[in-house]
Amino acid sequence: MEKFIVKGGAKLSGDVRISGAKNAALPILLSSLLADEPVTLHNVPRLQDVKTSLKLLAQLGIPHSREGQDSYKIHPGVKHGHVAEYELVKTMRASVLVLGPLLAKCGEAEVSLPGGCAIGARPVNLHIEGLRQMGAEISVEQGYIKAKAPNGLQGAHLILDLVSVTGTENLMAAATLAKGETIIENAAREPEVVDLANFLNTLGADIRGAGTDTIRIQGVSRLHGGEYRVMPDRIETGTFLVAALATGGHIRCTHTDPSLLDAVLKKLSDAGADITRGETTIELRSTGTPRSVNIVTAPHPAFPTDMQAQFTALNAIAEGTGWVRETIFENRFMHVPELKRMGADIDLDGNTAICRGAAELSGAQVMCTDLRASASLVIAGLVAKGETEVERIYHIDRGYEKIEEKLTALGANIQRVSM
Ligand SMILES: CC(=O)N[C@H]1[C@@H](OP(=O)(O)OP(=O)(O)OC[C@H]2O[C@@H](n3ccc(=O)[nH]c3=O)[C@H](O)[C@@H]2O)O[C@H](CO)[C@@H](O)[C@@H]1O
Ligand SMILES: C=C(OP(=O)(O)O)C(=O)O
Repeated sequence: MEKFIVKGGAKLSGDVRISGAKNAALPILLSSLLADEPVTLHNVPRLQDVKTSLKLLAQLGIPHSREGQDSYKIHPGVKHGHVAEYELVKTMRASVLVLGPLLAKCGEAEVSLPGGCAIGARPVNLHIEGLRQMGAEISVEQGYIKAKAPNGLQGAHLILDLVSVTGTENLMAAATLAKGETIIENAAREPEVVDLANFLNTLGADIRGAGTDTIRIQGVSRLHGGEYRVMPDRIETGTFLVAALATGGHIRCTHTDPSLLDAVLKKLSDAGADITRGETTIELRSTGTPRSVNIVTAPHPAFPTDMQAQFTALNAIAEGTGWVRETIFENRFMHVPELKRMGADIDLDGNTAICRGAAELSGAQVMCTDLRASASLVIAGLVAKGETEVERIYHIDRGYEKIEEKLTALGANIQRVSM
């Protein structure tokens, strides 16, 4: 087990290179099994979840080779296995994204139900219902989704009850090899959905409308190989920007895309940051003590749930009272009791955290409960007086590439130590 020791007080300053997006890389890696020929992916972040995805592909009989620092070649071939086992799936919810591709390509799939996690129940009923409408026979037995479509999937008109990012991705990927046209209405508009669509189109898929709430997919008979560069991580970008503002710093995120972060940049400006957008850079300069902001999480293009915890930490030290309302997940406030241990003044009222700011945080032993909660504790540690020990950092390693090295290069005092 490892932990971070963070000594607060340093103002972040300098350039930080943003990695490829976890939430785009995982669906892209898992959908690459749809191709009959090798697929080369660039800008793949070096994360625990990427390792898990590669392991899952290997279990299906799909090997990969490393092609340099952040590139991988996946070799799916025409035939491979169709079972995704619990032991891997339980460690990464995104594993369920093999369901649609496997069913479309192999005519059958057995994928362990991912189950809930610290932030909520995270059901997959919309994925299952959509695939049924496309002609699949699906049952849930002994914790596995067992799906069959011996004669292939059929195009269908799908209207999703809720905006679901992984649901849209699973169904869109499955539809690439279905017979005829599939229309997905009330589709998620997240940039990662667009990245997956662009990737699949590179392999010969025919997907239009990704990024809007109606996606049309004309099925094709096969997908060929290809090469693709994963989009930058908008949540990693936002996390570094919040850390910079919280510490009163001045940083520039490079290799990113400001157009992916409109809602987040707006809130950072409201909080008092001076933001300069370049083509692939975002510069943030603090202009004094940050001001509290009110936030409601909602599907893209509204404020992302994956940035909620980081802004809760920012509100804890900002001037004034701000509230944070979480509308996507039923239990995404596990960071609040930990922040309170550091002196934050936050009350929870249902799905809303009311943060009375200007807290003088002090270092404490705190525990990560999920990925973005972990990021909020690191941010709090960077600001707190004294030393913060952040435990269970395997959560943070799922989704942030070398976060302590990137923070250290910006002047932070953070160390990874074995317990
Ligand atoms: C809309 C949204 O912001 N989705 C976030 C969600 O994606 P993720 O794909 O994990 O979650 P979904 O978008 O599928 O879920 C959105 C909502 O729909 C519900 N639901 C989903 C699928 C289903 O079959 N049945 C069902 O009821 C969920 O419980 C949730 O309340 O978590 C990711 C990781 O934190 C974020 O990057 C995504 O931005
Ligand atoms: C919760 C997250 O990811 P996952 O859906 O993989 O758990 C996240 O990216 O914030």
